[in-house]
Amino acid sequence: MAGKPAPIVGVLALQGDFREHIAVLRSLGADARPIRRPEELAEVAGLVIPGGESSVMDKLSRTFGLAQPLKDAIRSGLPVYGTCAGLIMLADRLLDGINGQQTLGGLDIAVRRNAFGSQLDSFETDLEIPVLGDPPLHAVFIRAPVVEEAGASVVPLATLADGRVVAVEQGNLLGTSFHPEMTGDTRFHEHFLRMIAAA
Ligand SMILES: NC(=O)CC[C@H](N)C(=O)O
Repeated sequence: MAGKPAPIVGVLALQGDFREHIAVLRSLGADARPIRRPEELAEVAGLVIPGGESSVMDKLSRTFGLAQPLKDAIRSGLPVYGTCAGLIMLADRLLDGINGQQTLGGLDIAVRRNAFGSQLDSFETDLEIPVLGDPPLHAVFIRAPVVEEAGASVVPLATLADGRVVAVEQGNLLGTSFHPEMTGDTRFHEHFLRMIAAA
């Protein structure tokens, strides 16, 4: 007898490392698909917004008529997971964006782009993430943002040793400054699939 069909999980595929997310989600049994058009977005039970360059993703999403459908989907409760540039796209408030850069919003946070400056473009560290349990998660940061302010309904999931917040959850939305699709540790994607199953 056939079991429950795998959930269709979209990965925004305008730009960035969407292929890596698709591979991780498929390895976990999800029916992962690249999303470039509003008709494709309408079919998904959840969406990943990958890392890349948020200013380019912003421009392309508006050019391809995806920005408004994405905003509508976020507001109607679609589970969405943003990594790095994807976290920036989900932030209500953006610090250090390029001129005219917009976000989709949804997370009640202020996020600072390229928060580690040119001295420290990328680094790796282990993070204690209570919601994922042991062991600590090895996290890769690449020109990464940090969450500088968060509203009362935002749950911080991970902080750096200096206290800066680098992973958050708020209702249907999940965001990480770093790139779990690059390390082979699938716990964040599994957590997101559980959010989809519970939605
Ligand atoms: N790895 C990343 O996604 C980098 C994000 C990029 N610095 C931006 O502003 O969008």
